[in-house]
Amino acid sequence: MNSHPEAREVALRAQGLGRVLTDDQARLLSVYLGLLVKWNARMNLVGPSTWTEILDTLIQDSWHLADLLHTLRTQPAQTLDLGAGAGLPGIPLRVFWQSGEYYLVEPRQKRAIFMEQAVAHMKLPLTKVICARMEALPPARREADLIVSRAFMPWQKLLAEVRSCLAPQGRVLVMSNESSTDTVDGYSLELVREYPVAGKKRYFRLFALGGHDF
Ligand SMILES: C[S@@+](CC[C@H](N)C(=O)[O-])C[C@H]1O[C@@H](n2cnc3c(N)ncnc32)[C@H](O)[C@@H]1O
Repeated sequence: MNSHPEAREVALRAQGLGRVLTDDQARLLSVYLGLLVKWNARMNLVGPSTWTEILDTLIQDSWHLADLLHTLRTQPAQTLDLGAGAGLPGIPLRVFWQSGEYYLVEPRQKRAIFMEQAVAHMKLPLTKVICARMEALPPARREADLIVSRAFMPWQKLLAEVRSCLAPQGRVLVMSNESSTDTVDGYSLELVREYPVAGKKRYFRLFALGGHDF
């Protein structure tokens, strides 16, 4: 298996997973997958080591998430992706959904450098890397309309800790393997969306600060 996939190989594999990619999407994902496999051989970025495994288990979330975000009536002007690591879900998400400004927040310098390289190679619009802990974000980055986060911290803790990073009508998108309609004080649950990955069910839950129509 070639560690640097061709765009047409990525398109074929995605088609097998039920997703038809445009030429541009296939090309951009092939760039990301090639870089990720190369860097992952030298430093710990993601568990799977081949591009096919990464596509099958990690990238699919991002296109499902893009589909959900496209349906929101109000598109976020500013999104924070907290604990972005190697750029998940954000970097592949930006291939499919490019609304507003998107900030990938990651304190580990090598991971942040990897993301900067990937964003630059892929020329992703309005997508920036911030090498910092979320607690150290400057005031200008603490007015997010949307916070996205994957495998960073338990969702209840995340909701409690990100309040100071949200705009008054801000929302938090939680990704998990469990369905639940529970919420935490100060948030309302706007929607739960189930989607399949590798034969298993996964869930998006969208919480809004306070409670408002969307
Ligand atoms: C388990 S990884 C998940 C990475 C990526 N979201 C994914 O799904 O592959 C969690 C990431 O959160 C980062 N992190 C840890 N503490 C953080 C903090 N206070 N603020 C922002 N990111 C943090 C870690 O460096 C790590 O890269």
